[in-house]
Amino acid sequence: MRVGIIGATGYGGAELLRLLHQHPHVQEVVLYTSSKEGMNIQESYPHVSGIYEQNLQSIDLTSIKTEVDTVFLATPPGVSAEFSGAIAEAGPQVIDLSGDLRIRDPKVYEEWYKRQSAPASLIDKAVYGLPEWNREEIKHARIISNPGCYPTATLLGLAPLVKSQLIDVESIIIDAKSGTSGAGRSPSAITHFSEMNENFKIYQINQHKHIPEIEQILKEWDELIPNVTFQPHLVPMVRGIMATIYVKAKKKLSEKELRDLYKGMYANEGFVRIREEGQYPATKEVYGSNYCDIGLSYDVRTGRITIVSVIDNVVKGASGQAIQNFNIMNGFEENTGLQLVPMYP
Ligand SMILES: NC(=O)C1=CN([C@@H]2O[C@H](COP(=O)(O)OP(=O)(O)OC[C@H]3O[C@@H](n4cnc5c(N)ncnc54)[C@H](OP(=O)(O)O)[C@@H]3O)[C@@H](O)[C@H]2O)C=CC1
Ligand SMILES: CC(=O)N[C@@H](CCC(=O)OP(=O)(O)O)C(=O)O
Repeated sequence: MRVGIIGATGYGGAELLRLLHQHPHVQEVVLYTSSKEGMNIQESYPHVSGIYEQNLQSIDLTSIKTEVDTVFLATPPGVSAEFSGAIAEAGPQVIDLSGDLRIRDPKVYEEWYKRQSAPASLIDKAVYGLPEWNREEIKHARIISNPGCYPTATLLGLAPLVKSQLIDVESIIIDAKSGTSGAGRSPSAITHFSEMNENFKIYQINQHKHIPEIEQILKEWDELIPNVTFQPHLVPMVRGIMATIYVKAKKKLSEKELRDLYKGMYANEGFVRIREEGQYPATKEVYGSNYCDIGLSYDVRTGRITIVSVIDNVVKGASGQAIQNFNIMNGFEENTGLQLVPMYP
């Protein structure tokens, strides 16, 4: 297949380049830019020298529709709202890594993103691309809204307990930590080296744009779920997210019952790995891979369950999951091009 990337010079784009290079069904990758027309991709990313040789092209719908079968948008908010509908109408599939099409209610999007929403008619056409829980819809989608990085770790961690209604719905607290690549490639006063080295920060307290995304999906799974507490933190590392999630169990559970529930629900999911009793995942154990690793504990003293869910934010949290969706949409084996052993140490 021929695929296009809009936003190839960003971090999501760079990870798409890495993963698509070894995808057996991708013969051609076309790179589009909003600001660097004619520049060779190697000028932006010397690490792809000798692998990708091409120049960046301007974003032109007439050529996109004849040049590629699928377009990945690894672009900031607002771009997908502008282009996805027109691209999909012209023919190519669209996989949008941004948050533009994730929130169903335009008013909620506008409240949290502080910008105008995409039209409701476009949002209605987009399918939320969390394959483990939405595979059937993804198979028939023309436009995929790829989940946010924090929601991916959080939702995969919470799904078995929420879906089996084993927790006190009022009790959900999500404490999430991310490496700085989650903020993208553009320099920022919050994430540059001297701000983040030897530092650990909480940010956007009770205001993060992933809160409505997490709530929307949890409420689809169980309408009784109220609003949740979610706080993101920045950690001095490049890749990785750890979501540590605290919930109160409705009844006493043994460690074995808890683990069996997760192992049962994820039995056929190649990218979700459940740790054994007493083992908890670290971000390095999924580094560079499409895995989501989950550790669990039930505290008999408090009746609380702790769920530890880790992903690589640029792989399972963005470009890897986007390719997983691409595989499902096109009838390829879901792990095609994604059989990556985490890089360790
Ligand atoms: N980094 C991560 O871990 C994750 C990122 N995401 C989301 O994926 C998207 C991309 O993120 P990331 O790669 O980190 O971001 P970056 O800031 O690193 O890159 C974004 C790219 O978008 C392009 N761009 C900027 N403005 C426009 C425009 N007006 N029209 C078209 N293209 C534009 C730029 O390329 P050029 O100037 O060449 O056009 C730029 O390189 C974002 O929405 C982000 O929130 C989602 C999950 C995780
Ligand atoms: C560390 C960091 O800054 N992370 C980003 C999340 C990246 C992401 O998933 O953003 P989208 O929802 O736009 O896809 C943030 O907190 O905004």
